[in-house]
Formats: sequence, structure tokens, C-alpha cells
Amino acid sequence: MPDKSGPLSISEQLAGDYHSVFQNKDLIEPETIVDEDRIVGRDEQLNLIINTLKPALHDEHPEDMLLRGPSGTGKTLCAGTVANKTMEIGAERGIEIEYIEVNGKHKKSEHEAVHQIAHSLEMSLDLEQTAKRGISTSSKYDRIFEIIDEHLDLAIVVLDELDLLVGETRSKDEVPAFSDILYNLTRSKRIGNMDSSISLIVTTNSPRSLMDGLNSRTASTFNPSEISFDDYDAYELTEILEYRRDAFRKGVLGDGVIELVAAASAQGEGDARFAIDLLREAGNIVNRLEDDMVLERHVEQARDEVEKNYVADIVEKVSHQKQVSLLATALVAIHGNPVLEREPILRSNCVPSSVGYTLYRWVQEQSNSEVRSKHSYLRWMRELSTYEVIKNKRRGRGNEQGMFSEYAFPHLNPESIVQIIVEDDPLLSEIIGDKETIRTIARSNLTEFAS
Ligand SMILES: Nc1ncnc2c1ncn2[C@@H]1O[C@H](COP(=O)(O)OP(=O)(O)OP(=O)(O)O)[C@@H](O)[C@H]1O
Repeated sequence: MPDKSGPLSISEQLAGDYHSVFQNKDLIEPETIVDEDRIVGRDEQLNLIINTLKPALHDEHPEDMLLRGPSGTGKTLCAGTVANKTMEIGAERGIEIEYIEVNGKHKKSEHEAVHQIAHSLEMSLDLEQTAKRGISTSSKYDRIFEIIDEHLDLAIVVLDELDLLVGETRSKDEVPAFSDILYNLTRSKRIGNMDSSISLIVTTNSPRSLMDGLNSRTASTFNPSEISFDDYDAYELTEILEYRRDAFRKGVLGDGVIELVAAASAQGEGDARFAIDLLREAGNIVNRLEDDMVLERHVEQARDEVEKNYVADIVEKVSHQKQVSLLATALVAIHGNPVLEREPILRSNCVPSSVGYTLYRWVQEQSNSEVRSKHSYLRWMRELSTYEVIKNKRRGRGNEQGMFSEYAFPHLNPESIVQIIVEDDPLLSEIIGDKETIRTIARSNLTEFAS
């Protein structure tokens, strides 16, 4: 074997010294619920949550809550912090309280979500685990109520981003999974057959999708008190990050880094999660490069990656109808050139809503799926813009011909969006294979729009 002196072997490199810019990385990990002294500017919301959960410590059933506001504005953090404290004080007073959290974004169906609730309760209370499969959804609910009744006075169940848990619904006649979950979890309140209770804390970025998606029987039983969370400006984000500076070793954050991260995040949705992810990713890059300090260039480098992951994460989780609306719009952006470039009223990569809607209709017809109204398409696209997946702009056509909405793709290019949506959907994948027809529809409708 030739002599391989010189560079270190893999083992030698792995066993070598490790220098990290982090000293307490947990502080900026996505799932960490930080102590209350690190929560910035949410006193009003915290007070409302405290006042709603407090009755649990005085033998009363707390009301359900709906925490609404854009992504990363502290809904889960505030709910989790107050719920944890309620548990602690309950334990001191001999009141058995458990707090569990399920994220709608990570669950595909009602069954999965309900299994997760039962599983989390079993884990926290050290009970025997029931199997995930082979047990009906209704038996899972029975198991949840049995556990709560036997072991607890109160279960605080946080249902995060619940509007994203729609299940497999493809038509407007099918009830989204979240409606059934809310109906079934409020069962004990309706029947009044349990001494113990469940307090639901639902968080959503899109309260309208959630409340509109409830069928009448759920709407009549789920009457939460609503608490609103606004997005953050650059000053608030700077303060939030300053309170986590000690995630890094002293002196490794370069001048202006925190301010740059805050400004970049405030430009989007004023999202603290994005800001924290960006700061962490910049630190990861420095570690990978074996550099010593986090500088502005590392933040710029991290930004692209964080933005892409962020958008991809949302695109994968929204309802099928929203995905098709987005897919059709992205297809117009991809196949609409050279018309988009040529016509003065149009701009490359910007898709007028009427043309996006026409292609949406075509895609739905090809898959024999329900075609919803233009009004619904416009609403879904508006919602997607609140997640920063697309940019929704209103523009005048000139000569007093009125306004129109157009959609641009600020973070993730239309090609990547199409790829994410069709990846696990063979039918959509086949439909978008008919490039010739898509090109014809996109170009002829853009030309007509511009004329
Ligand atoms: N006011 C705040 N002070 C300190 N940290 C915050 C604050 N608001 C949000 N954060 C942090 O930002 C991240 C996102 O917050 P959180 O998960 O609570 O947002 P959210 O509103 O529930 O978002 P989503 O709707 O996407 O679930 C978390 O790491 C959280 O600790």
C-alpha cells in the first residue's frame, strides 16, 4: 500500500480538538422554551394566558384559548411558559396537571395527532404505551380521556399551527382534520362526565382558515378566548437576540451581527424564529469553517439557506388546494416567458392572479378534483403571502383600468416550489409533464391579459 503520510487520517481529524463558537447552544435551538426572564415584550399576552389558566389552580375548568398571529411571534413560547408554571404550582398544591404540545404542521392526519397526544401523556405519566397502529382513532380518544380521568386534574393541550392539520381533504365538502380533533377533544365538556378537564390552547397564523374550516357542530362547542400576537420590528428582534447572546462564547459575535440578523428578519415577517435560526446557522457556518468569530458575511451566507428551508417547510404542509394554487402560479412563472419579459405591463417572475387562476383550474380539471372559486384562490394566495412563500403585490393597470394582484417568489424559486409540491404526488407529477399545454395556456393567457 502506498505510504499516505501528510494529511491527517479521518480518525485523527475526528479525535482532534474542537473549537465551537457556542457555549450554550440549547438557548437558540428551535424547541427550547426559555425562562420567562428571556421573554421580551409579551406582558399583555402572558397576562391574558395567566388569567385564563389560573382558574385551574382554584378548582375551576379553564376556558380554551386561540392564540393568533404570524409565525414566530411567541405564541408557543408564551403558552408553554405559562403552562409549565401552572404545572409547577399545581404540583406544590397537590393538583395534577400535565402539559403537552402537538404541532399540526408535523402531523398528517387526525389519527397521528391523537396518537401523539395519548403517547405524550403516557410518556409523561410513565404509563404503558399503546400501539400506534391497529387501534382506531376513537379508541385513542377513549384512551386520552381514561388517562386524564384516572391520573390528572387537568391536561393542558397545546395544538400548535392547527390550521395546517387538514388531513387528506381535497374538496370543500370534506371537513379538515382539525375540526374533528377540536370536536372530539371538547367531548368531555359537552357530556360533562369527567371531574378532570382538558384545556385547549390552539395556535394559528391563519385564524380565518381555522375558524372557517370548523363545521357547525365544532363551531358550537369550541368557543375560545382569543389572544393576538403581532409581528416584531427590528428593535424588538434585536432585544430578543441580545437576551440569547450567551448562547455564544464571550466576544465571538462580531459588531453589528445581532443588528444585521434582526434587520434581515424584520424585513420578512418580523419572525423571531427566523432570527434565531439565522443566528444559529451563522454560528454553524463559522464552526464548519473553523473560524473564530461570527461576522456579517457569515450571516449573509446563512440567510439563503435559512430562507429556503423556511419556505420549503411551509409549502410541504399547506392544504392540497393551496398547494395546487401555488403550483399553478409557479408554473406560469416558469413557462410564461418570453411573454412575461416582453409585455410592458408584466414583469418576469411575477404572475397576475387571473392567469395563475386559469392554470389552477386546468390542473384541477386534469386531476378530476374540485375547482374552487377565484375568490378562494385569491384568499389562499394571500395566506401564502403571510407565510412569505410568495409576495403579493397590488398594481394598477394604468389608464384607470383598475388594479390587479400579482405574485412573485422572493425566497424559493418557482422551479423548487414545483419540485416540492409534486414530489410525493404522482398524479400532479404526471400533469405537469404536459409542458406543451401548460406553456400554451400560460403564454396565451398572459398575452390576453396584457392586451
Ligand atoms: N417575545 C419573545 N421573547 C423571546 N423569544 C421569543 C419571543 N417570541 C418568540 N421567541 C422565540 O422565537 C421562536 C419562535 O417562537 P414561537 O415558537 O413561540 O412562535 P409561534 O408564534 O408559536 O410560531 P408559529 O406560529 O410558527 O408556531 C422561539 O425560539 C421562541 O423562543
